[in-house]
Amino acid sequence: MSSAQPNTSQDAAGRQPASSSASAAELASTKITLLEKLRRFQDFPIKGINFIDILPLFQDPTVHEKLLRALELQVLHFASASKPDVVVGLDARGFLFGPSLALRLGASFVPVRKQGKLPGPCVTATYEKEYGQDYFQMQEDAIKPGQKVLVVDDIIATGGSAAAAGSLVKQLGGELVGYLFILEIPFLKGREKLGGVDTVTLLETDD
Ligand SMILES: O=P(O)(O)OC[C@H]1O[C@H](OP(=O)(O)OP(=O)(O)O)[C@H](O)[C@@H]1O
Ligand SMILES: Nc1ncnc2[nH]cnc12
Repeated sequence: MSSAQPNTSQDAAGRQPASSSASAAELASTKITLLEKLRRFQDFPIKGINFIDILPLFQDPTVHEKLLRALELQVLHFASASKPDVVVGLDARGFLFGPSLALRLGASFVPVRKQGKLPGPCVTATYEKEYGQDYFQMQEDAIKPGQKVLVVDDIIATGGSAAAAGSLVKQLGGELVGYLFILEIPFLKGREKLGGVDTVTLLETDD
């Protein structure tokens, strides 16, 4: 994909894609709607974690549509100013919206999965997250050298998961153009692990 301008024509499904004329007021109102839908569960999955549940964002189709539209608009803010060739979504909650967003952007979707789930030759990266250590994998032929890649996930907490996904993209020769998250937990300073790569988050927690 090489277009540096927002697409103003309809997509294959006949939807009006995001345009720069979409008002800041609409986006601000969407953010309030989305924030109100988030739920908190104290001490899940382990004691001391204030778990933020994003699943209600997908229960109501109107809210789900607002979320996708807002994320599509956020992509226009990346400094690379071009749509990605590939959207990489992280296991498991990045799979809830990554494929839909990729379709809207005319990009392919590639999953990063936890170790042992993907068939064939894979690249692997280990990482620490808010509640433990894990391994991520990506299929070796999933990204072609030089493709522009956007990594997406629901939440950036410590940034460990996202940084590991970025390292997989780079191992395969992809050009990591940015990270996009629905929600950031700022006090955990996850951005600091992302090596200065362009990072956009739709929502922030204040807790
Ligand atoms: O910034 P970090 O500290 O790395 O944390 C963020 C990650 O943690 C959660 O996933 P989790 O590993 O719980 O897996 P799940 O999506 O399968 O529940 C979340 O969906 C992010 O992927
Ligand atoms: N506090 C949190 N809530 C939900 N998902 C998370 N992933 C990492 N930290 C999280």
